[in-house]
Amino acid sequence: MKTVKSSNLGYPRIGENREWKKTLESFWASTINEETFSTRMKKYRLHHLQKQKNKGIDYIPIGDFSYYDHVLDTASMFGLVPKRFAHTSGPVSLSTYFAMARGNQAAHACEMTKWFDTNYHYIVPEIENKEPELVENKPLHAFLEAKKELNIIGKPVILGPFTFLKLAKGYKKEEFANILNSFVPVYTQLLSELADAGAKLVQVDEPYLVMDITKEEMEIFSNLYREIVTNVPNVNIILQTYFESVSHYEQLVQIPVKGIGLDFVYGYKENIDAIERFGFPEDKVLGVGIIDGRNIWRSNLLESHQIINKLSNHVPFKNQILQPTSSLLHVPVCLEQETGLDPIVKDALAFGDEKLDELRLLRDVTNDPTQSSLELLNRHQQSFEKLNESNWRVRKETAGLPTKRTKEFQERYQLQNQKWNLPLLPTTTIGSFPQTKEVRKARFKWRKGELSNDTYEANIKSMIARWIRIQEELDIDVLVHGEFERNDMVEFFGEKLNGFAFSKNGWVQSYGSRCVKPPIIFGNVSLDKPMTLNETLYAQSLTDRPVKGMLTGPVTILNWSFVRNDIPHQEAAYQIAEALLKEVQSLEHAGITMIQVDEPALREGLPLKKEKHNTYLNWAVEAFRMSTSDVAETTQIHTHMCYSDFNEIIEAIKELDADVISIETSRSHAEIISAFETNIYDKGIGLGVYDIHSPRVPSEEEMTSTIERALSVLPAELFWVNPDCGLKTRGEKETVAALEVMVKAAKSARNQLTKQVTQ
Ligand SMILES: Nc1nc2c(c(=O)[nH]1)N[C@@H](CNc1ccc(C(=O)N[C@@H](CCC(=O)N[C@@H](CCC(=O)N[C@@H](CCC(=O)O)C(=O)O)C(=O)O)C(=O)O)cc1)CN2
Ligand code: MET
Ligand SMILES: [Zn+2]
Repeated sequence: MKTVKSSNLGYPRIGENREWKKTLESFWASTINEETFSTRMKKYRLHHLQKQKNKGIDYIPIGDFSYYDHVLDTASMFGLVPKRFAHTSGPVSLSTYFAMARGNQAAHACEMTKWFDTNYHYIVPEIENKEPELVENKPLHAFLEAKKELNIIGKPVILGPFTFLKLAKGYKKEEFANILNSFVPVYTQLLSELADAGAKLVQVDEPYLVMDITKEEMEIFSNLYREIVTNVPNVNIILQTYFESVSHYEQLVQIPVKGIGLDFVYGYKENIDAIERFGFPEDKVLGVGIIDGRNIWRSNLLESHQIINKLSNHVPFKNQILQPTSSLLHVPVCLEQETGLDPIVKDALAFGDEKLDELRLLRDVTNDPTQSSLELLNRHQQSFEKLNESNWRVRKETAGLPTKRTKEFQERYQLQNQKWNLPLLPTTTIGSFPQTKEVRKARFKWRKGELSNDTYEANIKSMIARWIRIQEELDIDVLVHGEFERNDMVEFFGEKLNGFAFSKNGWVQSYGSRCVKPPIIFGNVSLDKPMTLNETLYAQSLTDRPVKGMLTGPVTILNWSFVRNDIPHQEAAYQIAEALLKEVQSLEHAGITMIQVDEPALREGLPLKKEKHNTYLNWAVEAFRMSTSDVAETTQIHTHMCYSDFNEIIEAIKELDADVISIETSRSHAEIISAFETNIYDKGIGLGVYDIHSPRVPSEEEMTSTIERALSVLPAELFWVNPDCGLKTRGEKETVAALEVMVKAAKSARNQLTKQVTQ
């Protein structure tokens, strides 16, 4: 009798109707109090557990639910609150917790950055010489709650110390091993309290094991867990990895924990090779990550079944736990509400809940593989056959697009300067202005057919006009139309391109309460008519100052969409690039000759393993260049990036050959500038001078210091002044106030420079 079990690694927090998001935002807006907030959150938390129980999952994750982010939860559970938040001792209050995430008037927020290669952002822990201390055993509370309220013996999910510290900042690299050691006592306490409460299996996430870590680091890792396991021999730990294959399989499986979880989708080849080569210990369980946890396509369960069978040559079925490859945080909750999708596309999809159904089916068929049950695994093939009739055909024409501008940057930039004659340190913004409730409401009504096209367009136009006036009054040099017509920078373009489909409710958490609804690329991408011309031209008609055209780049559209697994991403990127080039040329033709092509997701798409970097960067850069090279030399191409550590890809950024890049800096407090110090960036560059993720209005001194720091390493002629990113998530009042300070800071820096020159 086979007895494979099923497990889940994490469930989406946001709820079927984004009720989690709405509750958070009501609490922040003080429309509900803390008690109502906690009551509602508990309701959602339990509902998610109950759903997983109903779906027959054997190991249900608990402790993965969060009020904001699981890395922030871990930091606050260990009392690792940066000094500026004035936390003294004991459990971290809700207001301090949210202040760390979002900043308050007294203290700037903690840095936020991408979670591995996903569009989820975590809050970066700051160590600051502080010893970790277990100030609150959060997973224990979750465990007891699930047991008491639902009679579920949950599987606590915790972030492991190695990954936690790797993702943290505020310590020197040489101190890593020492600091890591200081986590042994707190993890020991955390785990023993869980064991005492009756936890049978604990999932300790160590995704950092898939990164290129050294042998020495792996040694440190092994010793760390040996010590923890010695301290708490009565806990069954499953060390969980995801997103890629592990770097040191042989050492990993020797660690005396109960189980190891591996990804058999994204790291399939290397992980299975390792198992075949080195075997798998008989006394351990293998977490078989077999259902793609970060894409939305129906799984090929026949293929999954074959993989499980293949694995059973090395790992008996009784030691296999079937699971998604990663937490389901990265996919929408369920397909139920998707009534608007083309039935052929819908039939090929599986969101979070449907993935759990797939898992259950796979488990049951594996345990009882009769002819008729095996046939049930065939759905994928049927759906994709139908989808393929709508045809993905790899086209090669795009390879013929030019990828090089005819003049080098120096020469172009001079021509461009003559054309616009902008002041030194020109000021600009990144594209979007506040998406107020009114704009969103109007769009909502328009989509439902309650508002006519004319009324909706008039509404958008009046917002554009209002903000052109505001920008002129603020005396900003290069203006933008404000992106009011866009729901999201990727979804908007996807809706206008062929080859994309849209869900109604396929939301995924991006950071905090902010969600995105990634479009679905199911077929060939192409463009029929201009996408941004009307709004841009309207904005330009209202002012003599240049208005930047505003597009999302090919790599970002690709990385922030759900793309079919069976089409080469590179080809899809080229197809998008070709469509975007058409748009760039329409703008240029109509007289919009400063055009920004945003690539905030360029860094995020970077493979986790170094050996795969070049292949990706080569086609990513090529796609960007395809969309931006075939323009006049006097047309100024801007690009923009945010939320990342750019050090690693600085050469590729240069290769984009954009005339001006605006880059986020302020949450990382100008650390980014060091990348530009060592790698002299020789094209136009705007380093963000204030954080746009916080409602806080920074002082002129703060902005001035960022500008001065930048000017100490960058030639003034190349430097632009702008916020970190678009302002769509901000309120109007704080936006105007912050921009006012920004323009002031730029002007005084400009005066300083002119004085220096004339002295
Ligand atoms: N795709 C993507 N990824 C990104 C970014 C980005 O901009 N896009 N930026 C970075 C940071 N991430 C971000 C992600 C989301 C948002 C954001 O503002 N999200 C909005 C939703 C934006 C949106 O699509 N809005 C739609 C739908 C809005 C909506 O909820 N409508 C209501 C009804 C409207 C009402 O009555 O108020 C409803 O459907 O219930 C629209 O404007 O049309 C949110 O969560 O609130 C911001 C930054 C990195 N990754
Ligand atoms: N142009 C976009 C905006 O201003 C760029 C955002 S990057 C996440 O919103
Ligand atoms: Zn940005």
